[in-house]
Amino acid sequence: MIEFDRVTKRYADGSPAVADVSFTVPSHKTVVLVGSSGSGKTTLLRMVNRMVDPTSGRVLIDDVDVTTMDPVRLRRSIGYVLQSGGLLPHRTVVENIAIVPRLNGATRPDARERALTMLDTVGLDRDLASRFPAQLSGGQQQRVGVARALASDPNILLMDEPFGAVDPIVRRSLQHELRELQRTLGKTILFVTHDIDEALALADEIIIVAAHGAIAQRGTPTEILTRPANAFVAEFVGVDRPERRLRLADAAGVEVVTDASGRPIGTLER
Ligand SMILES: Nc1ncnc2c1ncn2[C@@H]1O[C@H](COP(=O)(O)OP(=O)(O)OP(=O)(O)O)[C@@H](O)[C@H]1O
Repeated sequence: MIEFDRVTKRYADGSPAVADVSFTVPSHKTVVLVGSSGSGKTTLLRMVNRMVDPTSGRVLIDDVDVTTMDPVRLRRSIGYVLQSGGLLPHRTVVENIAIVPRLNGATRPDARERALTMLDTVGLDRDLASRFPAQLSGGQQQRVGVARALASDPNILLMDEPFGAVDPIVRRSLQHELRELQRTLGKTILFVTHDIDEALALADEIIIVAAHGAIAQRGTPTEILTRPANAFVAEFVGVDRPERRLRLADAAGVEVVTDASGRPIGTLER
């Protein structure tokens, strides 16, 4: 379990990026922080692997305060996926993935074998192993980023807008694959996005973050969608958007689901 205990972060310029924030991420669950730009999501995420230390308050992993842990070892023990992929441009795909196992002491052949296995895990062809990142599509680069984060078999995965830079169709398939992967891996995932639909698609629990990390609501996707706690959440979730207000229509004996403007979305299975 990851626990944020009354954390505040003030950067040098003064006003707090996050102020007195507390929440937990249960083990083996996916918790998605969703909120508008500048609300402090990335700051919160980076407190877990000590890329940012809180000005006050504590972050605990399984009851141990992370500030008592060596930051380098901590970072190697936690998977981290960024929007930009963060791949080293002059290293091949397999080298990029093998980096953390190597740093953790695996031999070169073992690290390479592990990296190839991770390519399988994230659904990439092993033929891509000797390519450089620039020779991959955006979606493939993000898969390599996920493979690298998983390569040392961390318990915790931090994901900061990992699918933000790919087109909507690839994005949906990456979300689907992450869900499938999580079903078998059961990692503790803290995921940051500003896209509420991504949060609804991925989360066991969603935390809606307002200014300075203030938690506007925490709940399952169904709870957030059906019982928004206040006007801020309702607006953020877009409960009044046409695609949220589905209706049933009859089309020659088939039940068709439409949005509020009558546009067909799919058919109803009973
Ligand atoms: N290194 C830094 N130095 C000074 N201020 C910072 C630093 N990093 C973040 N901030 C400020 O802290 C606030 C929260 O930023 P943060 O990146 O955590 O938000 P976010 O919710 O992740 O935003 P986004 O969705 O745009 O990434 C912002 O006002 C930002 O300008």
